[in-house]
Amino acid sequence: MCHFKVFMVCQGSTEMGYPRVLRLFFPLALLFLFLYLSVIKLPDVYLHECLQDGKPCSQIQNDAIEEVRVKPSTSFKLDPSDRQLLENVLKNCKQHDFQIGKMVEAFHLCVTEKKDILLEEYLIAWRQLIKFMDALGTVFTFISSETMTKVNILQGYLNGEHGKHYRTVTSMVKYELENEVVNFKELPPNRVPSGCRTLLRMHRALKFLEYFLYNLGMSAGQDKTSQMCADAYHKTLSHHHSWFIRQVAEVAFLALPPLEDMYKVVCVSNHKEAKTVLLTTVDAIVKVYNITQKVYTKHGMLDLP
Ligand SMILES: CCCCCCCC/C=C\CCCCCCCC(=O)N[C@@H](COP(=O)(O)O)[C@H](O)/C=C/CCCCCCCCCCCCC
Repeated sequence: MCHFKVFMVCQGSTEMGYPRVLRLFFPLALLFLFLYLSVIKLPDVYLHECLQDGKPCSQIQNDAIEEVRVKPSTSFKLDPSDRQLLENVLKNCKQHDFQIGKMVEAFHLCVTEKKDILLEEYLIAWRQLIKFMDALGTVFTFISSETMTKVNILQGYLNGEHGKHYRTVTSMVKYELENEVVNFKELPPNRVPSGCRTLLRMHRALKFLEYFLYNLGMSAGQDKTSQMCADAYHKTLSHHHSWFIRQVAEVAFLALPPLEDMYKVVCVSNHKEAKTVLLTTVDAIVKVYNITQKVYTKHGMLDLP
């Protein structure tokens, strides 16, 4: 008698007339399928996954709010030689997972003519940063998944039933304040953190990034990346982190690759190219940072718990 026929190979049995090789094949195929599914990267599930009439809500909302689409700003101008350099870097970088050009572009496109920030494009830029951290290895997994969590919370709001209020930073702040979603006293237990609180964490990290990229861009080549990163962190994000997180960060810094390897990830081959690319990136980040900072200052939201 052979039990669990699907999973076990019943030696000598010829029930249902299958040749032995086929009876071996199915359980093995199932096993391999299971292993395959457990190792492939499954798509990220957003906290506010939402479907309506079989369509993702974001699609429905995008149809509905087409008429109030906010135009991205086109004010950014680059020196022609620097633009050429940036374009070359972009071209050479196409095979890389992390593409600094895509990140810079997204940071530019997220700034609207009315000096507001488009969340969708802002998140595209952050996803590139996550790719960069993922490329650095497992030491940075903790930091990249923390970042991914924040990105997913905001994407969840964007895809959710009130998604149209989350198009820009200003509209999100207005909506969340009017509807008392923002908690000024404590982080509400068992609730998805507000969009404003979540964006604030990323906004603070952007200041760190600005310092770090500036240090990298201005480095003459002898400085250690771990030192430049630690310096940026101590001046910025560390003030908002607990003792434990600060220790974790210090360990991660030690695992940072040397400057030449960073250059490779950014697709530049020398200091001059690195300086142009990195300072262009800093410029884009500063613009986004300043706009967000202004909105948060206006509403007294720079210390949300
Ligand atoms: C040439 C290109 C270079 C690109 C460099 C990419 C660098 C990556 C950019 C930013 C990464 C920092 C993102 C950190 C997320 C911060 C969110 C945060 O602050 N979360 C904390 C507070 O959240 P709540 O608890 O209040 O919800 C949370 O406690 C922190 C968790 C751990 C984060 C540790 C951060 C360490 C910062 C240093 C990052 C160094 C990464 C360097 C990678 C080059």
